[in-house]
Amino acid sequence: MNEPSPPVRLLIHGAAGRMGQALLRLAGERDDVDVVAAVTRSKPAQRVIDGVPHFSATELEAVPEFDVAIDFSLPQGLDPLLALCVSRGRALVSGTTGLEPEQRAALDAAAGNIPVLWASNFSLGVAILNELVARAAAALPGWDCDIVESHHVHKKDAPSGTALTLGEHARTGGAQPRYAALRAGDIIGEHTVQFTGLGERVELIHRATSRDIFARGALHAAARLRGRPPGHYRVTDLLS
Ligand SMILES: NC(=O)C1=CN([C@@H]2O[C@H](COP(=O)(O)OP(=O)(O)OC[C@H]3O[C@@H](n4cnc5c(N)ncnc54)[C@H](OP(=O)(O)O)[C@@H]3O)[C@@H](O)[C@H]2O)C=CC1
Ligand SMILES: O=C(O)C1=N[C@H](C(=O)O)C[C@H](O)C1
Repeated sequence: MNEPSPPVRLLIHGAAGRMGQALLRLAGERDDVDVVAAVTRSKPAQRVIDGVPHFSATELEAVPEFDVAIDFSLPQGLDPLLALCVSRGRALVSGTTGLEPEQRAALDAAAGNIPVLWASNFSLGVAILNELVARAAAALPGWDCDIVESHHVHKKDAPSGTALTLGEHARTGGAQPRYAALRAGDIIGEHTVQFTGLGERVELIHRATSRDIFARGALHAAARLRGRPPGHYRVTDLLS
């Protein structure tokens, strides 16, 4: 009989944030992952919180061995983490949005050496929505395409990463998408892709009602990325 695999050792980056907290809570409920380092921007109040070792971003080089880093921070946080993953030869899962083109290029370059999964949205529903949008765009030539997204007031980037990815899929079908963003209250994340013709309209909508869908998707991906060859991975590559 095969020995069960040891848990995948995770580094959670952006651990004090909304997504970081969801990741820590949900990782604690799984036995296929083990959080060996939680990294926060500022000095953590305690070295160990709920059994998880905490480090500040300035102590990044000192974190223990890990298999996969999961990053939900802000664009300025990604560069040092990517450098750490490359220097240690470890995989990176990142959901941080609002990245500069140079940062996307750095992720592409790193994928030559380590497994990299960057996704603007880790929910299954949005993975499917991307495909539906490409199909609708191709089937509705000449129709207007508008992508409207709503998020909580704390969100820094606009349009959202998901809206931009939906736009890329619309363009593969020949559409020329326009974007509109709303920031209000505590909305987790809503995306509407509206195709408008003469006398009719098609709307494709995704509504997230819990951040747990993103955190579960990222943990699922991280648990399956250990030991894979270097390269760029998509959420759909790791679905099982
Ligand atoms: N791909 C997806 O499915 C999803 C992506 N996101 C994206 O994830 C990111 C985080 O979202 P959210 O959790 O809501 O944001 P938060 O602002 O709640 O959390 C971000 C965390 O990152 C920390 N941080 C900021 N800068 C650095 C740095 N230089 N080094 C280390 N840590 C840093 C912040 O620290 P401090 O607390 O000190 O400010 C904060 O705790 C955003 O880009 C968001 O768009 C969000 C949800 C889903
Ligand atoms: O910041 C958020 O909250 C979210 N960000 C991602 C994005 O920019 O698309 C994903 C999700 O919509 C929540």
